[in-house]
Amino acid sequence: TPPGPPADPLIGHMRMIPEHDAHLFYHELSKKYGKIISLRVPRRTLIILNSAKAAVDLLEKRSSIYSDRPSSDVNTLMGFASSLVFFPYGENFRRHRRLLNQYFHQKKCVSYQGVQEREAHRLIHSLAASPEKFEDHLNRYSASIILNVAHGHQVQGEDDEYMKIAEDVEYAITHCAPPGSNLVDMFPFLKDMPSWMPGTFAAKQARLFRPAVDRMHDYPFEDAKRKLAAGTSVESLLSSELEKINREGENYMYSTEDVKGATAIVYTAGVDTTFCTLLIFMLAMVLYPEAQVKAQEELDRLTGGTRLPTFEDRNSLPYLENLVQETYRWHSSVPSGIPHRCMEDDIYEGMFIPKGSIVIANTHAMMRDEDVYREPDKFDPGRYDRGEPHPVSQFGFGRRICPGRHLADASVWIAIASILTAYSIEPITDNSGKPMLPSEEFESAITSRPKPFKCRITPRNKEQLTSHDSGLP
Ligand code: HEM
Repeated sequence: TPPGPPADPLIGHMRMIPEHDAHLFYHELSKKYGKIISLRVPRRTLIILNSAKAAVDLLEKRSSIYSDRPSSDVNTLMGFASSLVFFPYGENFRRHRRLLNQYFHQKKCVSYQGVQEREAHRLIHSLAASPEKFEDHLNRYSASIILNVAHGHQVQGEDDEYMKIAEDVEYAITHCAPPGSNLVDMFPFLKDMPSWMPGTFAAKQARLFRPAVDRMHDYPFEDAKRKLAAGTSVESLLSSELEKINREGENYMYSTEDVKGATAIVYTAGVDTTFCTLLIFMLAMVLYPEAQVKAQEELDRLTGGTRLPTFEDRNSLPYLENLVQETYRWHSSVPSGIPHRCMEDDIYEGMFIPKGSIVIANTHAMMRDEDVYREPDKFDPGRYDRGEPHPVSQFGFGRRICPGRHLADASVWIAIASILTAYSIEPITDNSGKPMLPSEEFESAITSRPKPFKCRITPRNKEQLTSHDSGLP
């Protein structure tokens, strides 16, 4: 098996693996033991891939045996039993991938650009009204796009029911134990033990969060049914699937459970990831003003500073493209990916990978690989003009690659292009006018975001972009 640090007897490396920021720990190990390392925990071997080449060689080129997921009783307890993200490789996986691909393949996503441009305008207006609440606005932007295309719901005001449900689920996800590598997943008998038993924490949390996750599955479905009956529904994944169920009944290949699971996972997997990516962008802009100014100059040359950009402008903005790619690379919003599972014994570069191994594509290490990127910790969009490659791992690999990547990338691009056209993002200053730079620190569970920070968001003398009333609610 691949090399790794010395292990404890019986429990292997269990005590070493941190519950948070595991990507940093794996990255450090890779500097000592090599790009491919292995760790042992009871009942499982973990193989960590710290180079893009190894991930492509295994998860893509040998995807027929590397596309399974580790089982997690905790996810089932939490209510994610019909969720593509956690399905083992098999019939359900294939059916749900097909369902999502229908709605999120590259060409289909062009039809969502109108929604994305409209939401980007709305974002620019909200930032003008209350720049200090930029986190809320970016969260709402990310949620609104998904809720529009998947649920047919337009977010209304501060206390929108969908947003409340989502907030609860987001809390659950950022506070639950890591799937597949917590004590309950390693010792499944613990899930049936009383909650005062040591080691049962993950199961206790999962039960606590279950009602929020259930509500996220049920509420949108019932709401869509009501709207369909009242003739007020807007075209979306949910309304189209509901119509097919109504029309074809039992004969239809997807059940109510399937459709509930698919819409809920699109929300769970799609909102927080997009939101975190945009927060990472904001932090990069505060810390790297040079890159920001260069992108703004390019945008101004194209738009004359009199309009917000549209998707038609994308190919004419090479520096901005590099800045978006650098946002993905500099700090990944899913820094250690989602674990795959190897289904057969395998050998790679002379190393044995046993059947059943959990295979982690450590995106963070790939993005900061010193063999590929010079000064990898620096945010520098110019690196791509010097021949360094755009990152490849932000959306995962092979048959498990993120099915929402085209939608996500477009949401990220139009938000960044619009914000840089309308605003300058700068550090706040102290009493003497000295800039107070935020720290380059992140908090990570499955997703990763900068620790809360403040910044100044000022309009770039283009009143018409930020203040005109476009009639948006
Ligand atoms: C910037 C935003 C996003 C990032 C960085 C991201 C990243 C990822 C990553 C790294 C994976 C794991 C891939 C693997 O296992 O190799 C994944 C899976 C997934 N993503 Fe995304 N994602 C984003 C947005 C979205 C959106 C918008 C949707 C829905 C429309 C979505 C739906 C999913 C689903 C359903 C899976 C599970 C796929 C499977 O298990 O087969 N994601 N994503």
